[in-house]
Amino acid sequence: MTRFTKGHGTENDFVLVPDLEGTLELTPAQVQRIADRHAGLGADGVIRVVRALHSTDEAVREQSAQAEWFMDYRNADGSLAEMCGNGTRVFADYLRREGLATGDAIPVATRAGVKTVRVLEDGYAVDLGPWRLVDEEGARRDGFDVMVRPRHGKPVPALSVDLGNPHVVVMLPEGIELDQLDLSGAPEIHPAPADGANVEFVKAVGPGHLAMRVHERGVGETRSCGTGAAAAALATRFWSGVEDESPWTVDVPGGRLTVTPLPGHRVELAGPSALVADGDFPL
Ligand SMILES: N[C@@H](CCC[C@H](N)C(=O)O)C(=O)O
Repeated sequence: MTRFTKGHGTENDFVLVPDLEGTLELTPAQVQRIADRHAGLGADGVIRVVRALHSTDEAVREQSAQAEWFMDYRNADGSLAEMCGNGTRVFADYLRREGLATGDAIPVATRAGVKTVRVLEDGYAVDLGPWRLVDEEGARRDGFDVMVRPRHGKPVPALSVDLGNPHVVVMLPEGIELDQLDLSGAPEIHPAPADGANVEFVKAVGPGHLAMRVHERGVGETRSCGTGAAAAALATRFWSGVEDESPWTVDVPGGRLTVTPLPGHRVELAGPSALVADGDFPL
């Protein structure tokens, strides 16, 4: 039997599997079984909690001087992901509850480098680090760099944003509402990114305030995506032409996130975390 904890951040839900000394081989098939909502525990992602020092990935081991713990993140389909914004908050929450981390700034090793999670009164804020427009020149010239076609929808222009993991952001045109989208299948992206992408569909609610639905790479539609919320806010800020450090509120089906651009082309994500259950599962 393998110990697990179930948690979520704005209803982006995860199964955390403690493997502190790095002895567990978590296969894609095992991840799929854990994440299965009918035959398993059910989750958007599976997070192995392991000392960075014990990771098999050299780039992660190199982070161990700065971060004791590695968030080994897998999508529900078993694929590896570089980063998970909501996951970092839940991961830090778990480390604190288990007494594995103390203090109010917790560095977390990820496949996209060390991310530091700050403890807030009502949740956590994580410095997601540097971000970039994938095709800055094209974006500054045309406002977008790819086309996205949702299932049963028309192609719409979109902007690719790299937050350590890949995102494509679509601002829905007048007359198309978020609840009209069919996200039961992956939207088509042209040209297709080599490693796929998470796709965020956005609607402006007011100044500095967005609503978003997301189709996650390796999962399907989820009720929230933290790096996706950051990509949505950064793309909308880019389109607005006012690239200041004002915070953005992003409403997702599972709750509300705050995204704050930081100096030095960095960005912070803040929101809640909940640990909801503990148990044992046969792997
Ligand atoms: N939900 C996460 C992102 C998880 C990884 C993503 N599906 C990918 O493959 O890049 C978040 O909160 O950022």
